[in-house]
Amino acid sequence: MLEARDLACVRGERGAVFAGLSFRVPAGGALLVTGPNGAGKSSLLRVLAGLLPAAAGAVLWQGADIAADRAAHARRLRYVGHHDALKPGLTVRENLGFYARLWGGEAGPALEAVGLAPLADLPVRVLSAGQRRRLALARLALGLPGDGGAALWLLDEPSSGLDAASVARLAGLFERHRARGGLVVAATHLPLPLPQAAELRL
Ligand SMILES: Nc1ncnc2c1ncn2[C@@H]1O[C@H](COP(=O)(O)OP(=O)(O)OP(=O)(O)O)[C@@H](O)[C@H]1O
Repeated sequence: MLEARDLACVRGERGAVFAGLSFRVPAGGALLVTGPNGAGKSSLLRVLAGLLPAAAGAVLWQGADIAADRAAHARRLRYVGHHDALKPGLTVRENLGFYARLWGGEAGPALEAVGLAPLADLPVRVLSAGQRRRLALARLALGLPGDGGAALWLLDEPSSGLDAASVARLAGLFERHRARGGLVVAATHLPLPLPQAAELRL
C-alpha cells in the first residue's frame, strides 16, 4: 500500500504546486495522475519516488514514512521519467543489460516483452523515439514483484510516442505486474490500459 498524507510540493519561484494531497493505492492498484501542463504531475511522481522532498506531509509505504529509509524505497520502485536515461553509443541489449546487472533479471525476455528483440544489436542512437521509449519501459519487464522485480512503478507519460501494438504490450506488462500485487502510478495526458485505475486530477 502506497499512501500520500496531506502532501504539499513547492517548486522554485512558482511556490506551491499542490497542497493537501491525500490518497492511497492498494496492492495491485493503479492511479492515473492527470491535469494540464504544469499542474504538478511530474513533481508528484518525484515526491513519491523520494527524489524531491515534500514541502509538507508524508509518503508512506506499508504504513512507514519513506523518508526513514530512502535506500529501501529506491529498491522497491522503478521510475520511468520523461528522459529515457539511455546511452546512445551502446546497443539496445547493452543498455538493458546494465539494468539487468543492477537489478537482476534477463535482458532477452524483457526485450521480447516490448518487441525489441530484433533490434537488440543496434546502437540506441539509431532508434526511433517510440523504440527508445519501449527500451526505457523494458526495464519494467526485468522482474515481477516477489521475483526480483520492484513493487511500485512510477511512470511519467509511459505511452508517449507508442504505437497501438506497443500500448497493447504495455497493457500486458501492467496486467502481470498488478496480478502479482504490484502498483502503478502514472502521469498521463493519454488514456492508459489500466482497468479499474483511480484518477487523481491535479
Ligand atoms: N526545477 C524547477 N524549478 C522551478 N520550477 C519548477 C521546477 N520544476 C518544475 N517546476 C514548475 O513546477 C510546476 C509543475 O511542473 P511539473 O513538471 O510537475 O508539471 P506537469 O503536470 O508534469 O506538466 P506537463 O503536463 O507539462 O508534463 C510547473 O509550473 C513548473 O514550471
